[in-house]
Amino acid sequence: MAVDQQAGKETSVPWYGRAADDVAREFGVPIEQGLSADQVQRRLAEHGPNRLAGGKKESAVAAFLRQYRDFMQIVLLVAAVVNQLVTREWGTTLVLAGLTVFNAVIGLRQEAKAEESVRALAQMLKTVARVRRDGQAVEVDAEQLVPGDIVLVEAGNRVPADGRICVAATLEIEEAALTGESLPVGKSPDPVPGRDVPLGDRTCMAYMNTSVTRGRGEMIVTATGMGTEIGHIAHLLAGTEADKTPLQKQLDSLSKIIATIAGIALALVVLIGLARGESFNTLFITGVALAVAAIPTGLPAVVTALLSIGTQEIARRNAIVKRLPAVETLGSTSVICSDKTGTLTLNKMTARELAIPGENRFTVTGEGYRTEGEIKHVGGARLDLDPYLLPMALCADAVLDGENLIGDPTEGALIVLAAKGGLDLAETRRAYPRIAEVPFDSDYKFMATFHHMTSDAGAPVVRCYVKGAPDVLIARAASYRKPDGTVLPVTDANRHLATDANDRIAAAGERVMVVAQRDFDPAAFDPSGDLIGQVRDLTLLAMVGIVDPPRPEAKAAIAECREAGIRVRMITGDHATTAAAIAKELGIEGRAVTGTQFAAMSDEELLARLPELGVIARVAPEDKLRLVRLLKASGNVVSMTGDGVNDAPALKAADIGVAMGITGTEVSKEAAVMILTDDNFATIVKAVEYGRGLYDNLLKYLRFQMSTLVAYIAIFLVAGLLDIAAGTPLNPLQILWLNMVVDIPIAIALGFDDPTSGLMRRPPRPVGAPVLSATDWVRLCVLGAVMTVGSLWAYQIGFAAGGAVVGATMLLTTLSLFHLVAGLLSRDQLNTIFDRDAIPSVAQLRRYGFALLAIILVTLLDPLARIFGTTGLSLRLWCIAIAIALSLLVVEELIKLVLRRRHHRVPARPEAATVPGGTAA
Ligand SMILES: Nc1ncnc2c1ncn2[C@@H]1O[C@H](COP(=O)(O)OP(=O)(O)OP(=O)(O)O)[C@@H](O)[C@H]1O
Repeated sequence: MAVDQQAGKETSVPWYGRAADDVAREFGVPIEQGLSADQVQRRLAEHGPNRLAGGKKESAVAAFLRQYRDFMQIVLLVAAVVNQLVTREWGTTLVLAGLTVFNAVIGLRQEAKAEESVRALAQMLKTVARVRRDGQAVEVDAEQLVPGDIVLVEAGNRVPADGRICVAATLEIEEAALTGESLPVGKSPDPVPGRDVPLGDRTCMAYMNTSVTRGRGEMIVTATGMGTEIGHIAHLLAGTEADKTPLQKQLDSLSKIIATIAGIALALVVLIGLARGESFNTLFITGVALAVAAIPTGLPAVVTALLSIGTQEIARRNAIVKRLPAVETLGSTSVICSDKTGTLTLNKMTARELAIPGENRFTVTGEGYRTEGEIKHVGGARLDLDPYLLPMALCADAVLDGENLIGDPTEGALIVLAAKGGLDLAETRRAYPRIAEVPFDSDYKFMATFHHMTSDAGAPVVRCYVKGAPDVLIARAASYRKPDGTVLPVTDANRHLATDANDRIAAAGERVMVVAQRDFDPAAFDPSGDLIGQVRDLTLLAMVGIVDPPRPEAKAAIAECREAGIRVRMITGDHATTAAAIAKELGIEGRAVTGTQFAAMSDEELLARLPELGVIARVAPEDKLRLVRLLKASGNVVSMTGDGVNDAPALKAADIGVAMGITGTEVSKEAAVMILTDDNFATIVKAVEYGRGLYDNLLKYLRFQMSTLVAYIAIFLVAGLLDIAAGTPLNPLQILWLNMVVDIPIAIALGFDDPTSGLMRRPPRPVGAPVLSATDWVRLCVLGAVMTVGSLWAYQIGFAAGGAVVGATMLLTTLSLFHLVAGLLSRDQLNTIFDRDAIPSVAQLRRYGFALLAIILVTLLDPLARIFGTTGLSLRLWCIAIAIALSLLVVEELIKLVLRRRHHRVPARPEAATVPGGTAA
């Protein structure tokens, strides 16, 4: 207890100046055991969770008042006040003021929803940390770490708290977040002498939120939460402004243009009115109502709302999108570059074949990570396999817990193979502990461990066991070991035996792993020397063929991409032959090249050959980055997957960097904008599909809003000029009723419309294309014109039948019906509304039904009619209003007919084109 309360009190010598054991003692923790559950509980209560405090929370009143900072809200409020002062007529004043409250409540609700989705996503992105507690390595939520915890880190992890390093194997950490230095710093447990040593030079410390880029290590947590170095500067990092999406930016400028046009038109309406001798007050309120209806201030906010709801929907499809703009970009993805292992395949590795130099082939039975199964010699020979299986058991970090694998699946396949051959994994590891190691890195593609052993001749040796990619290890080999124990040199004449065996196994789509060894004189061995450099002059032991079946849903997803004009490429660290075989099985088109061949080509050459490349194997991280840059330069929207530390630059460079939620490193997740919670390729395609649907719905909404807005302005201008309805065809409350009560359900129906069928049979939307094309504008003007002429004509008919009130009611009813028809028509730009797929779902019909009800009620219900200045219409007038509104449908169908003809002549985009010749290695 006394120790616990002392924990974390740094005495005069800083942690980095003291020996690791000393620091451990200070924290009352045995390094080999870790803290006990009791200690953790107590310390958690004392120090609180390991979390950086967020910004201050805004009060509800402040949040509500903030909604009044909007320009339109201020206009409405001023209008309400002016109206009350001038006319003393409460009805309009209350409606105007009520409208601002309504807007504020909607705004608050949207903010709450967006915050909720951010919180939900943050919850899904929780960092887990590996700690040693009560003698066991366990994974815990990083927020549960306490001072004194022993944390295990490896390449790809984010350091979850501040700590004093007590074990380091080629450990390197990138500390740019704290020190600004982007080059990783080598770490070791040795104390750093001196005081006030700058952060960047404290090589025995690791700091929260920095990234492990290489190696493996253990640290004693010295500070958590706001007590960490990053905690001290956390307040400096808070409050970064979220960036606007490309669409939002376009809409911002579109809104400004429209506001200007609407402003000029409004001024004209007022001027014409004044010239006609209208009272200023009537004109003022009409102007305000028209401004509310015609100036699309809400557009960018609607986009934000739709996008943030979109992120939740996509999360339900197993992809977490971290930034809103990405949801929008997703839909225009034209190339997906995907890893193979785990994304296109299941990453359930099972060894199927064992090959030993000297033509001894074995097949392996059994499934998954179950250790039942047999290693059978194809010729029936019985051999002592232990020398070949020992490296598989020892040169691996993975452990089996029953049938569950904890660790890397490739290692899983090898340890299961060793177990099938009769080795007791735990016992073997206890008998030959590791004295040094080279952790696996996809840069050099092997892993090595060093153990005290006895040579075949009986002498004590330090033995290095290596496992890794065949091409790499064959190149580093000097000899091979035959089953009888003889070791023969690898020569230029016999090297092909090894490469032939590799090619044969790889051609079946199997991953090939090689195990090898090298002995050192124990007296001359230096465990802290250049260990990677020691992995040479190896003796080849065995080659293992491992199957990793393709994901069943990947094939269909790839076929879907082909239809959608999205090119899929496999970018893998695996061997070219293995990759090409899997690519063929999955239907990925194009030739396979290796990273080396790729790197040897000039940019021009690559650009010319890109369309025929389908698989890039044995890639280095810099190849990925170059590929992303080239593809982007040729006008593509690139989605690139990655899981390792070194993938971060390519993930950042891609339009949509995609990280793996299960197997991906923290560093890759940080660099990516999308994280797949199921690591599955098909999920990317689902997200793209959702992105397309979302963008399409935004366009539907936008088209609807624009056409109604053109009509509002035109109706007032024309009425003023031609002296129809005394220049004010709709009173302010009618405008607001139409705009808020009738239009909102239609707009919601469009924003949340079911995806248009055939979205994934269209080519991707070109980047940077304006939201509304020239054709769109022409069409909007035509539709606006039809609505204007139709509505004013309806007024005339109504006026002739029963005077001004009937005329105004006819105009309001016809224009409202026009909006309803325009809404339904905005759902598809090309296909006719009579298409069977074009019928809205029941939920959608309910929204249109609500709008229709509003249209009917405002004339039928007496109290409403009194407030809004309407009256009941005869059946004949209703029929006329409906007939006029339907004229919009006729015009739109004609436009679609013309567009359909033109559309069929548009060719597909070049990168989308399929390559003749299919897959070839
Ligand atoms: N744990 C490991 N130890 C040693 N060598 C490994 C290990 N895992 C993979 N390898 C070798 O390194 C090569 C590259 O692995 P890397 O993880 O970079 O890519 P990959 O697993 O093949 O998959 P991806 O398609 O995701 O790039 C593999 O083909 C394999 O030969």
